[in-house]
Amino acid sequence: MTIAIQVKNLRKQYGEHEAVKGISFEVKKGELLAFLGANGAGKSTTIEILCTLLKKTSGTVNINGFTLDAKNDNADIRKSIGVVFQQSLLDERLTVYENIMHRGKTYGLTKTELTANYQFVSTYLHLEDIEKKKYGTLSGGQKRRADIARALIHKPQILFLDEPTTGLDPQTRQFVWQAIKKLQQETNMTIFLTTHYMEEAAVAHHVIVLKKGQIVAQGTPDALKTTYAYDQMTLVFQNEKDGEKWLLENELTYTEKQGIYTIKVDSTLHALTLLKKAEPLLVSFEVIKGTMDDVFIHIMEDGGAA
Ligand SMILES: Nc1ncnc2c1ncn2[C@@H]1O[C@H](COP(=O)(O)OP(=O)(O)OP(=O)(O)O)[C@@H](O)[C@H]1O
Repeated sequence: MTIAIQVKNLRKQYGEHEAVKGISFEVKKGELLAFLGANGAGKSTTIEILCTLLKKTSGTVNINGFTLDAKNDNADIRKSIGVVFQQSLLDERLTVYENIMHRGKTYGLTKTELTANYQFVSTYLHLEDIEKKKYGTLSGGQKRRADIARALIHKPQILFLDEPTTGLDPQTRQFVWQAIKKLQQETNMTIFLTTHYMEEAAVAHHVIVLKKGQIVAQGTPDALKTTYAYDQMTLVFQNEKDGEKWLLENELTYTEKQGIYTIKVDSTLHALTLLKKAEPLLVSFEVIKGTMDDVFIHIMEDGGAA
């Protein structure tokens, strides 16, 4: 498996403050990586270093086979990546089409290549309804589509997205996120994503959790859920006294709120085994799968294991 991004012992010091404290990780080619962390964890700092926009203090970074070098402009890396930051870089006075084509020209693409690439990005970002509009007149969601299109016009091998859906209404967020997922699935592009939305992290191939500049957990969403989240089952009994007796007999620790008893279960199969036994006593039940939200909260509270 080819490695798209390799980071070894990366550090970044802002004066006295060490924002990134010697992190190491790899991203495989074609992978969607979710890079998570609370505000101030060091996500943007890391992403800016990887995108050649900020100088690292120490450590090594390799992007698409090119080693990040503080002594040159890292043009090879720049050509092979696309970047969407929280703040837009498009010109408010130009149309979306003009902005994107202008960007394409800076990569030295021919007219034929530009036209083909524009069509390619438009397939995913649906630019038809906004391409003739001035960027400054667009809504937040429309701007985001244009921002991503601009980052894709040279067909980069890696796309960096720093909170691409933050601040968008739920429907627009869904639209932008679907476009990103489709792009990743159909083109096998490597995507490095920072997000505060755990449902986005849940579909990543790999998740890295950063806390105070250090990696405190990483793995597939399933592996992280197995370690840091658990499934729960809620039970409502016909008779609460009988229910509590049954819980005690089966040595199940529970919490109770307004007649709803909650227990931890190892898996949905475990829940089924218990349900078969409890069935005559029950009015209703619900099995609740552990989520990436649980993972994130657990790691942030307890620190996780590096
Ligand atoms: N230019 C700077 N000068 C000094 N300190 C900085 C600078 N940029 C970031 N920091 C500090 O470095 C730490 C990491 O910041 P960073 O922006 O990388 O975090 P983040 O995980 O991206 O947060 P958010 O989710 O809020 O975007 C924070 O403590 C921040 O205050």
